[in-house]
Amino acid sequence: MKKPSPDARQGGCLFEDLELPGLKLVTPRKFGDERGFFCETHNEKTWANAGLNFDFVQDNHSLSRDVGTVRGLHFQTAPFAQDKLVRVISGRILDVAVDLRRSSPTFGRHVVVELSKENWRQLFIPIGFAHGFVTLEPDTEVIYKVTNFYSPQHDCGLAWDDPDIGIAWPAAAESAVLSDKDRKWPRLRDLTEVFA
Ligand SMILES: Cc1cn([C@H]2C[C@H](O)[C@@H](COP(=O)(O)OP(=O)(O)O[C@H]3O[C@@H](C)C(=O)[C@@H](O)[C@H]3O)O2)c(=O)[nH]c1=O
Repeated sequence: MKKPSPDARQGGCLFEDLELPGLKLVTPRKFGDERGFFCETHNEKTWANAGLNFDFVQDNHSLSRDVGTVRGLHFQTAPFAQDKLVRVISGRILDVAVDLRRSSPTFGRHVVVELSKENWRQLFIPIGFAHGFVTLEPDTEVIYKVTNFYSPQHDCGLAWDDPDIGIAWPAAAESAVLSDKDRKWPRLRDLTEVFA
C-alpha cells in the first residue's frame, strides 16, 4: 500500500490510495465511549474535500452464513456501471477488486484487502473493476453503497478462480459456497464486456 499523503485525513476520515489507481481504502473515525461508539460511515462533504465526488443511490446488505462463501466477481456494464463502497458490520472478508479497464496499465491485476467489523475499513471500488469477496467468519454481513441502480440486464461477472487473474484465495475458499450464477462466469480472456 502507498504511504498516505499528509492531507489524506479529512474530517477524521483516512483515505489511502491502493496500488491500482482509483481504489481507495477509507477508514472513518470511530468515537468510542461507555455506551459503545458513534461513527459517520459516509459523509459527502468529507469525501468532496478529499476530491471524491460520487452520488451513491442504493445501499445493499448481504449476509453470508458459511465461512468460505464466495460472491463475485461482479460488475454492471454501462449505462448501469457502479462505483462501490464496501464495508463489513459483522464478521470478516477478503475483498477483491480486479481492474477491467482495457486502457489501464494495470488491466487484469487485482487487489485483496481484509475488511472486518474490527478494522472498520471500507474499500472504495470505482467503475471499471470487478468486485468479489470470500467470507472468513460465519454470519458475515457486508454493507455497500453503489452509484447506480441494480439492473439484472447489465449484471456481468468474471470467474472468481480464473488462473490468469491468480487471486490467492484462502483455504476457506477451497470448497467455496457459490451461487449457481457465480459458477458460470467466463475467464478474463473470454470476457467481451470490459471497460474502456
Ligand atoms: C445485486 C442485487 C441483487 N438483487 C437480487 C437479485 C437476486 O434475486 C438476489 C441475489 O443477487 P446476487 O446473487 O446477484 O447477489 P450477490 O451475489 O451478493 O451480488 C453482489 O455481489 C457483490 C460481490 C457485488 O459486488 C454486488 O454488486 C452484487 O453483485 O438479490 C437485487 O434485487 N438488487 C441488487 O442490487
